[in-house]
Amino acid sequence: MKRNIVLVGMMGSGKSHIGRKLAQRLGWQFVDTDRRIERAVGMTIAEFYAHAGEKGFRERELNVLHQVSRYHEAVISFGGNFPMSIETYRILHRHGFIIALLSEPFRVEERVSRHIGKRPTVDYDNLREFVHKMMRQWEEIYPYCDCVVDTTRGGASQIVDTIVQKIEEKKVQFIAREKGV
Ligand SMILES: Nc1ncnc2c1ncn2[C@@H]1O[C@H](COP(=O)(O)OP(=O)(O)OP(=O)(O)O)[C@@H](O)[C@H]1O
Ligand SMILES: O=C(O)C1=C[C@@H](O)[C@@H](O)[C@H](O)C1
Ligand SMILES: [Mg+2]
Repeated sequence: MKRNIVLVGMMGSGKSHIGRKLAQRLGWQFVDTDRRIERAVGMTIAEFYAHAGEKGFRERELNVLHQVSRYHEAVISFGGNFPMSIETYRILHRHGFIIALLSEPFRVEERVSRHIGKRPTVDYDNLREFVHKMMRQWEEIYPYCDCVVDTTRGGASQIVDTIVQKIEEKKVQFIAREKGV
């Protein structure tokens, strides 16, 4: 039995966009770890990264991971640079059904280019190469995820349909949140 759905994957794969719609469809709570961090520190992700550096940012992300991993009936979208390791994977997988989103490189480039400056570690001068490197890193993670969904094409509603179908096919059962909790 699981408690929540966790969306991971490379930047621009649509975790925030799809996660919100999936939560609406299921009538669940939506949590975006980037927004959590922004609220807690009173800065944008880019400002906080510049202020705290990579180490400070990762620490904050791990704090959020511990806070949210036990939530019930929540769709939790992680940041695009979230460090998936055996340890973080185990924490998420204990209560979460882990869905990795992936898109073809041209689509990631297109989406990431929409808001230049929003993602602090993107190399906008060498975007193509940057995206390919990010893809190679994520390729090692996909086999560990409960399912992988391609978000290159189709609107959010269609992608949400695919996710719901995969959850049904795999007969994943979720523990309902107790009333008032
Ligand atoms: N299926 C889709 N159809 C159309 N636009 C989309 C789709 N998925 C995402 N987008 C758009 O692409 C951009 C990036 O999507 P989003 O912010 O959800 O990615 P992300 O995976 O959360 O990225 P990050 O890792 O940086 O948080 C947004 O402008 C979003 O509205
Ligand atoms: O450039 C980065 O390191 C980041 C960019 C965004 O995708 C965020 O989602 C992520 O948390 C950090
Ligand atoms: Mg996001």
